[in-house]
Amino acid sequence: MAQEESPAPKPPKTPKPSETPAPPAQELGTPTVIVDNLHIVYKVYGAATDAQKGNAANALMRVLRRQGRPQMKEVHAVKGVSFVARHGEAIGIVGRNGSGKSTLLRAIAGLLPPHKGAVYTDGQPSLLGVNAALMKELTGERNIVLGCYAMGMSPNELREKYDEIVDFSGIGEFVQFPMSTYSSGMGARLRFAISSAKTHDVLLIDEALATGDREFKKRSQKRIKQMRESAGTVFLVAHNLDVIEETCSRVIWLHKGKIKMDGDPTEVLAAYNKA
Ligand SMILES: Nc1ncnc2c1ncn2[C@@H]1O[C@H](COP(=O)(O)OP(=O)(O)OP(=O)(O)O)[C@@H](O)[C@H]1O
Repeated sequence: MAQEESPAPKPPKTPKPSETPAPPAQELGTPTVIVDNLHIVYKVYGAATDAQKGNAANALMRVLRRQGRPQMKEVHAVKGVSFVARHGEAIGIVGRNGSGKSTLLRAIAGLLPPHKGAVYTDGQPSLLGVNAALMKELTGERNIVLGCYAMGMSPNELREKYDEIVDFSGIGEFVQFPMSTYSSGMGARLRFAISSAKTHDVLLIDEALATGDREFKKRSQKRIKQMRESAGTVFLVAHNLDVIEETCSRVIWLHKGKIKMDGDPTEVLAAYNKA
């Protein structure tokens, strides 16, 4: 009896690239910052050769010859950087001195106009840097008031947050003294305490944690984590790679104004340390 031939099993259907299911939307937060082929160029006036340098005789000669200022030099600090940052990410930015880290943060904050390309942000990013503009002649107390109002808090919110800011900064009775009497670490701690008292959609931190002591670093890392959990995005520039590794969920490595690597902190920092 002829056996009925059973049909050959069909190979499993491999989805075409276009049919590959997209990752579930909830895995990725919504984009907060889109940096698209960003170029930042500084124009430095008076970047003259030694022979042209600004002594009185050269200046006088230029006036007599009706010449303008010495030549302008361009510094191309950020060269075609592109990435997308999302809600819930804490992104560390690492790179050697002069690689463009601070320039990139300032551009995301809207403080530097792109030479080419664009930065799109959801809401107003807040830049917290060690040089953030508080007034040195005023007391810590006055600066807290100033900083909170500048971030758009109401008098009620300020009253609610005031003690917490003083406690968090750990400056104690120095809050009554002008900021000009603070050490750089105390100033940085107060700035961090003020800036992080408000929930930001996008918070940009430039080195602020590098100057704090161990205990303050721990508290600030905890606060950054809370900010991420409240669905914000945090960018952190710090030379201390331990702080970056412990705090960030993603690391961007900048080299000479370009992205050399972007991804998991352990992998990027391992490659960066080897370079
Ligand atoms: N205001 C400025 N005017 C002209 N050039 C600038 C200015 N600020 C930065 N630069 C130049 O742009 C480049 C990038 O500087 P940037 O400060 O962004 O680097 P960085 O990675 O933050 O450095 P660091 O780690 O030393 O803080 C450098 O070549 C620097 O000299």
